Amino acid sequence: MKFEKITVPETGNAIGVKADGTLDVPDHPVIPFIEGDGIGTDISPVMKKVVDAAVEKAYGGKKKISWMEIYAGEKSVAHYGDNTWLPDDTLEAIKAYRVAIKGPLTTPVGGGIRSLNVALRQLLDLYACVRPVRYYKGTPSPVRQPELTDMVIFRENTEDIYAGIEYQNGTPEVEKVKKFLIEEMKATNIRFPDTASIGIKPVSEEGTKRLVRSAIEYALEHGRKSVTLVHKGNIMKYTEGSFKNWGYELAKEEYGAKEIDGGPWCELPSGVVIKDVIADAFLQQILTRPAEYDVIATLNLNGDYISDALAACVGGIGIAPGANINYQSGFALFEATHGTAPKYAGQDKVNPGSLILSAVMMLDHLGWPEAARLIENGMETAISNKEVTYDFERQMDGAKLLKCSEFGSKIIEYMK
Ligand SMILES: NC(=O)C1=CN([C@@H]2O[C@H](COP(=O)(O)OP(=O)(O)OC[C@H]3O[C@@H](n4cnc5c(N)ncnc54)[C@H](OP(=O)(O)O)[C@@H]3O)[C@@H](O)[C@H]2O)C=CC1
Ligand SMILES: O=C(O)CCC(=O)C(=O)O
Ligand SMILES: [Mg+2]
Repeated sequence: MKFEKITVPETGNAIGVKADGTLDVPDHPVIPFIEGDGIGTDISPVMKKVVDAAVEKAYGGKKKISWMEIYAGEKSVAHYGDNTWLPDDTLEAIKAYRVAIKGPLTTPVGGGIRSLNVALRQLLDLYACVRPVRYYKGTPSPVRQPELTDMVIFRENTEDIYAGIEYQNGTPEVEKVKKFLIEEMKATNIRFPDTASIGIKPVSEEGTKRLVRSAIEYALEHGRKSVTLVHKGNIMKYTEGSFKNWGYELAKEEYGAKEIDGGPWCELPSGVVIKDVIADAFLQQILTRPAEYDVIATLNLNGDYISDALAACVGGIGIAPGANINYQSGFALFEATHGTAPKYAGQDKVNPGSLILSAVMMLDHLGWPEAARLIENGMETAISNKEVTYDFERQMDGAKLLKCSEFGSKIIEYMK
């Protein structure tokens, strides 16, 4: 494969797909990585070092990742010039090598470029954003029983108000949209039509069903008890309300779910319960009754809010991992839940745990669970020993403050 400005490693092979649709992972896969803006420069090298150490320890040199740097964000502009924030090279490399990992990328507020993170998800059609949220022993938490939180969020990743279809107030485009809404559609409830900006919220049956299907498949494969559809369908009836209805429809039509207690909750033949809850109630119940929730299927913006809120319950976004996946093409882009935290950039200070645990998800995805467990165990031991980065240290009595790179080294030291 030829790229304009990517250096392909001399050793290593691309991950393929077998006839049955599962990944065909060579012993020396090439894994493209985007370093990321802001704290990306701190956490990405630590993540690679920890992963390399775990793979070496687990497989004694038989397996090894060949890392290949690809570019997006500020480093891409520096590398490619011409204001190139997301080069074709990057998209082609992820398609060619199938599984990649990225650090966070900056998105300016109120103007400037649209989110590169969202663009990557949309352009590669990575429709499921999978964010597991579980408690690691010893982690400081603001809730009394953080160990009760064990959820996996499936966030729809390509649609919703998050897709970025919006028109700014004062432009001819927004005037055209408002004219259509008011004159043709007879909308009477745009409160301040002269100055309003307008955003559009597409939510489709296909988009909903493929996301809910992946959540149900995950629940079945991992012996989970329930899948909860989280929505605000009482207010946004045809977008979020339809998400709920299509979710139940899919469970019944494709998985033989039967209604329980008069519906709409239903149960699959395997016993997995499909239920729903309105998003605001859910956000208070994750604090008051987290044990009632297991796999979560939700829309894009709800999923964004929910992932940071749930992460806080188990210790903060410093250790909240994630993956963006298309289960048909096999393309997967692993990434931390947090952003670029610019005030800490370049200080070797922040917690690399979120990106490292995203790499753990990646190792599991590759079918290398031995290396994944080594990292998890190493991290749990470091946290239990109270050898942690600033975000945990400030919440723990008697903890030892470590730099980002030192925390990575502790994980390696404690791998077993
Ligand atoms: N997927 C992506 O690439 C994402 C990108 N972004 C982008 O990142 C930029 C900054 O966003 P912002 O809203 O500040 O959110 P961030 O997630 O970057 O940071 C918010 C706060 O979270 C804490 N935090 C974040 N990462 C870590 C870490 N690794 N270790 C410890 N604490 C951490 C810090 O808290 P404290 O100050 O309390 O120490 C930090 O100030 C924006 O441009 C945004 O669009 C945001 C989210 C995801
Ligand atoms: O793209 C961004 O800048 C923010 C994305 C985000 O917050 C997320 O995916 O959780
Ligand atoms: Mg977010």
